[in-house]
Amino acid sequence: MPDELVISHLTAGYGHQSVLQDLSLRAEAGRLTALIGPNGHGKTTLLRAISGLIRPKSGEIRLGAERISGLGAETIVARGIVHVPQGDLLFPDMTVLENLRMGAFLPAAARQEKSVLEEVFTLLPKLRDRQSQIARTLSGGERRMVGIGRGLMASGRVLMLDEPSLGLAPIVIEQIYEVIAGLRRAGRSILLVEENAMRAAVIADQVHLLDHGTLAWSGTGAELSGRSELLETYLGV
Ligand SMILES: Nc1ncnc2c1ncn2[C@@H]1O[C@H](COP(=O)(O)OP(=O)(O)OP(=O)(O)O)[C@@H](O)[C@H]1O
Repeated sequence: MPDELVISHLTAGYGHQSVLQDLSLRAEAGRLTALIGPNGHGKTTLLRAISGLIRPKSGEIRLGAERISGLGAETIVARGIVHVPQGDLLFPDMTVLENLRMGAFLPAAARQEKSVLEEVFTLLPKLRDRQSQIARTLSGGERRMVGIGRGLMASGRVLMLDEPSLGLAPIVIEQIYEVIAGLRRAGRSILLVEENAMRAAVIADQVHLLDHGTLAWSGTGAELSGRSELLETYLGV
């Protein structure tokens, strides 16, 4: 599959500390794959390793036929891996529209900026209404929507979302998850870090549970719902 992400025997971390240990997993093309696990056990680190922000110590990461581990972050984003990090990280003094346009910085994305912007506005209609508003005046949920919209503007092959619901009110989380469900229905390849296992179970095609930087369990979202002992052991749910 051209857009499948395959992680093989990956060891990665910071300085001498290895956070991920011999980790192997896949995120299939056209599917929503969720990473769950206790706080601090390596989910964000995995996204950083995939997007080239940290260099793996060993193992490899492939996108389709190409090995991307070892490439620089700019090259990896040009290959189509889009990383929407935790938090907002918008340009606070720019408008919504300017922030969205910043997502289309690669030449291939810039060429189709108009049509992709229309798609983003269809998916996130609130952003169309607020396109002239300065980012710092948006609500937390609206800012998160702009972050996702900006990621979509890159016209990537794989969209990685790191805890898109973090710190938001329940009703806003529902709105964000409706957007993610829409992306899933549209057949996008998505790798989602979600701290709430039950939310992941409902939305994901495939779920990987990370514990101490290793793979503790993999299965479908439906399978996870029936495995209460996993949730108790690893997540204290
Ligand atoms: N820049 C960094 N330098 C050194 N250690 C780091 C750095 N970033 C993260 N770590 C450490 O790596 C480990 C894994 O962190 P990571 O952010 O990947 O966890 P996580 O599973 O995404 O958790 P959370 O849901 O809390 O974000 C933690 O022990 C963390 O303290």
